[in-house]
Amino acid sequence: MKKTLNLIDPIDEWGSMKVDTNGRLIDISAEFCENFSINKQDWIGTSINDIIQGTFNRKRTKVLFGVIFGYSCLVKVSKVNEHQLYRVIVRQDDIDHVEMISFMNSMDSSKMKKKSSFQSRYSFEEIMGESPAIERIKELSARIAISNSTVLLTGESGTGKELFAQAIHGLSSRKNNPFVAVNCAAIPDELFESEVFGYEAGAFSGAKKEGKPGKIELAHHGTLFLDEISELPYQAQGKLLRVLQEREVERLGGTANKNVDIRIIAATNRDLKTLVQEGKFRQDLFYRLYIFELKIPSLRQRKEDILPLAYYFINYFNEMLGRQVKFIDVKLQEWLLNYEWPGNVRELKAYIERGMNIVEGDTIMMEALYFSPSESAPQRERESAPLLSLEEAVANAEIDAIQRALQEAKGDRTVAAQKLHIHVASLYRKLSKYNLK
Ligand SMILES: Nc1ncnc2c1ncn2[C@@H]1O[C@H](COP(=O)(O)OP(=O)(O)OP(=O)(O)O)[C@@H](O)[C@H]1O
Repeated sequence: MKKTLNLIDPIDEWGSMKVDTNGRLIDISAEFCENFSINKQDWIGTSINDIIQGTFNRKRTKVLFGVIFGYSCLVKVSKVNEHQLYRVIVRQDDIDHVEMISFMNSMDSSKMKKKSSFQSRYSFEEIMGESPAIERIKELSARIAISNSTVLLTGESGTGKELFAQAIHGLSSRKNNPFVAVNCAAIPDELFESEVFGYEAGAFSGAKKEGKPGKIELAHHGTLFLDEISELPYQAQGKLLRVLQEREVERLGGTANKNVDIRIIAATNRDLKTLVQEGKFRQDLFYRLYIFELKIPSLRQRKEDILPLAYYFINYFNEMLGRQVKFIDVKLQEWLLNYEWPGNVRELKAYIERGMNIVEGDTIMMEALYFSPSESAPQRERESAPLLSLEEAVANAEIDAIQRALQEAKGDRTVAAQKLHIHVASLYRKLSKYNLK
C-alpha cells in the first residue's frame, strides 16, 4: 500500500546514519540495520559515498536522492555538532518514481514553505531571468531587503513570489533567523488561529497539554511569510493587524501577550484592493501590508526568460534524474515561446519535469510534453451506469475533473487549480469535501 506523504513533517522511519568529517560512517541506527537488513559492524568506517549511490550532487543539497542497498531513497542531511546525520525519509517501495521526484522537488522548493521553521534557501542569484522586467524587480527587492518594512508581493500564481520572499529574507539582517512560511489557503479556517497564533494548555479539546507556539512566535527575530494572504480568514485578519501594530501575539486561550520581533512578507495573486471594496479583506490590514508592493511579472510578459528558464530546469532535472539532455527541439522552442503560461514558471517547470522523465537522447522534443491518451481518466460507462441524483452526478464529475487535473499537474495543487480555472483555496476545500488526496 502506498504511504501518504506528509510533506509537513516527514517521518524518520527507515533509520539514519551518522558520518564524520571525512565522510565515514561512525554510527548506524538499529532501524536502518533492520530495514536494510545489514549488520552494523560490517559497515562502520565505510565511506557514505559507497553507501548512497546516485548522481545527485551531495555538496549542494540537504536532500539527496540515491540508491541505498538497492532501494531508491530520499535522504535528508543535517548537521549534528561536527557530524552529519543522513536520515532516510522515504524509500521507493512506498511510492512510485514520479511521486518521489515530485516530492524531492517539493522539498527542494516551494512546498518547503510548509515546514514550520527554517532558514531561507534562495538568493537572488537563484532567481533566473535576465529580462529587464525581472532585473528591475530583483534590484528593487534587494533594496527593500535591508529595511525592516513589510513587503507585499503580488503577481500571478507561479511567478516566483515565494522565491523573492526567501531571497529578501536571505539578504536581510534576519537571514540567520527563521523564515517561517504560512500558506493561508492551505490551512482550514478552524485550525488557522491555533496554527498561526498558537494556543495555551487546555485551550480547546484535543489541544496539546503543554500548549503550542504558533507560526508567528516561531518566526521571532526572523521573517513570517504569509502566502495567499487574501485567503486569511476574516477574524484572523483582525488578530494579525494587532500583531502588526503592537508587535505582540496572544495565544488562543491565553491571557498574556508575548512580544514578537518579526518582519512580514505577504504574497497574493488576487487583487486585494478589490477584495477590500467587496468587504472581504480588512482595509486597515490592507494599508498595513501595502507599504512596498513588488509586482512580479508574469512569464508571458517576459518571454525572453522562457528559454533560459527551460534550460535551467533541464539542467536541474539532468542532475536529478541522471539525464544528459542538452537541446530543446526547434518546434518545441517555438511552442514554449508562444504558449501563454497561465501557471507561469511553476507550469514551465512542471512541463520540463514531465518531459525529462520520458525523454530519450540529448534533445527534448514536443512529444515528451504531451500526455498519452492512456493516462487520461477512464471514461465512465454511460449506458450501464445507474441514473444518479443530480447532486451525486455533479459530485462525481467534480471528483473526476479534480483527479484528472491533479494527475496532469503531477500532484501540484496550484497548477491543478489553474487547469480547473478555480482558486487554489476552492481546490483545497473540494479535496477535503471529497476526501481526496
Ligand atoms: N525566476 C525563477 N527562477 C527559477 N525558478 C523559479 C523562478 N520563478 C519561479 N520558479 C520556480 O517556480 C515554482 C513556483 O514558484 P513560487 O512558489 O515562488 O511561485 P509563487 O508566485 O509563490 O506561486 P503561488 O502564488 O502559487 O504561491 C517554484 O518551483 C520555483 O522554484
